[in-house]
Amino acid sequence: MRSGGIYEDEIVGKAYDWALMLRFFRYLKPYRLLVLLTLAILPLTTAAKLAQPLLIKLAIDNHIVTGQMQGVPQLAAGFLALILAESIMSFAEVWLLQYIGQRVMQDLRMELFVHVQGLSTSFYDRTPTGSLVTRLTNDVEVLGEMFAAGIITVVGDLLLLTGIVGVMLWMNLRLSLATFSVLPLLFWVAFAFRRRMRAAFRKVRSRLATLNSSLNESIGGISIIQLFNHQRSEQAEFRKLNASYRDANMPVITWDASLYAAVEALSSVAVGLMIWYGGGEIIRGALTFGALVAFIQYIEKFFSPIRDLSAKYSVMQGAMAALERLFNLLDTREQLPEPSQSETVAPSPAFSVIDFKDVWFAYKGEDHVLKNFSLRISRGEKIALVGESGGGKTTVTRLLSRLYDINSGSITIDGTDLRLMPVRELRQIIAIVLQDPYLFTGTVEDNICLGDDTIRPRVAAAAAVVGADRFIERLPKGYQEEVKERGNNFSAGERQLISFARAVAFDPQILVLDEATASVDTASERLIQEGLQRLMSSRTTLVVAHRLSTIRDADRIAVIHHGEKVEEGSHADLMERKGLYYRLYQLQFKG
Ligand SMILES: Nc1ncnc2c1ncn2[C@@H]1O[C@H](COP(=O)(O)OP(=O)(O)OP(=O)(O)O)[C@@H](O)[C@H]1O
Repeated sequence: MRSGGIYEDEIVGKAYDWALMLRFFRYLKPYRLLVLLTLAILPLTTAAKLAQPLLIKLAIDNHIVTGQMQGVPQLAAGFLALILAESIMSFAEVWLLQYIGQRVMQDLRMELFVHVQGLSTSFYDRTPTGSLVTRLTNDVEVLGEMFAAGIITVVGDLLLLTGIVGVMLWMNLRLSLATFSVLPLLFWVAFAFRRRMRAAFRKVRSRLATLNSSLNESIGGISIIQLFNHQRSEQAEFRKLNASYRDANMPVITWDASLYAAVEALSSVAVGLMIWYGGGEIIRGALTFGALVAFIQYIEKFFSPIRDLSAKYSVMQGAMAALERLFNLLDTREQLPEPSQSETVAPSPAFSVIDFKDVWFAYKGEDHVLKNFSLRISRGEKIALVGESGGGKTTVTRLLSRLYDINSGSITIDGTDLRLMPVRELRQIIAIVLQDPYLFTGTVEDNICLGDDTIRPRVAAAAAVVGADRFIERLPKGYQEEVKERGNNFSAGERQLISFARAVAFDPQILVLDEATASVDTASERLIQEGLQRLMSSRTTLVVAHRLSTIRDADRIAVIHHGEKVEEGSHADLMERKGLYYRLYQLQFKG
């Protein structure tokens, strides 16, 4: 989809949003000991960093300036020990953070996966698959970056900055104040930058989202694009979006470079001020040479996290946007309502009648696709739905398996409303064979039993019932033959037969068939017809028929026109009536 919608990658501008962060912290709860450990290491690392210039000061003031070399090796050893301690602690910090990050990401992905699996079909009608995939992969990954470069490092940076200010003030109040005279300017630069960066990043992310969704569509529809020689216009569109994404990045680069240059210049000014003022202090005997060197080192350490600010800002802003989208998805409550415990009625496999009564249904708003639709199906009957394309036949089958809930009227099994039956149990007694059967990657066997080991032993028998065994056994690896993505390495007819076998293996009481409209060759067609007949025998069947030849022996045929049932009866009755069915039949057979 190239248009908007709540699941489009909309953008939040903030780099820090407390509500989102507080909610996110809940995911850290299972790892709180590790988080505490990481937080405990932070002051130690900071202390190791802060102590190093002090040792240098001691080495210069007490030894180098005085020529007193005794004790220098001890200082050098101490210095080395500090460096070693700093690197070990930094390693532990980074490792722990990333470890926690990976665990949190894993938990979040699982929660999202379970959540989206429970969402209703109408949610999927509105939501582009690509955007859901992005949620579960990229967005979660962005949170990982936040662990690597964001939250806790910022805490560490703040600790270090405060520590440096503290130590400098303690060492020499006046020199510190002179040096810090550049700070207001630095804060002003950082603030001005933050405001402009926010707007620039927002643009980058929204353009990237557009680029992604366009890419998603182009790749998803690649065969159509190639078949209709539409590559050029797709390329033109992509060129436009690609360029606009690049353009959006340019201000970010400019701001980033400016910030870097400004911070660099201010840090040089600070060092200059320090040498100028500090030099005077040394001459007046108010400052030692070692202290000045230590000051210079502190200033370098002070400015370096500020220089990385833009990178961190970008990561944090990305993470906030990702969190907002992830929580939005998790807050989507679009599951089909399940009955409360007290009113639940399990559907009986030994039911005797399914009743659609005055059913009205619209996918959207008041745009009714079924109007006042009624149909009674007795156990063991074979009912066919026929009619022009778009009339609402498939919709009837979707309502029976409760992919959607009706607007008014009722659908009952032995008098019990479908809405009072747990969806899971209802779907256990119904199997649907879709027009365009979906095959998953895996083996043919996996596709028939859908990975259910209790059904696996019945796979070959089920394939034999519908006559799929003949072609499967001819495959080099038989039932273990690999199915490529979406079953592209099988013909349309073979895919149909596999999906029939799937339906038989699950042995449903009610079978819903959406007959394939895709034409297959005559041999496959015959195979499919035979398969179908065997699949339907001794089951209650609702079949959406496109080829009227296949349903001549149906117990009853319901003709649907613009969402209304206009005729109902056996083939012979309807032919005699010379109504819509008769005309459709004439059209198909007399050309
Ligand atoms: N998921 C959906 N969201 C919105 N409208 C839909 C959806 N599915 C179908 N429709 C609309 O509902 C109407 C009936 O569609 P349905 O698929 O039930 O027709 P059909 O009789 O089975 O058609 P066909 O013979 O072409 O399969 C159509 O106008 C269609 O555009």
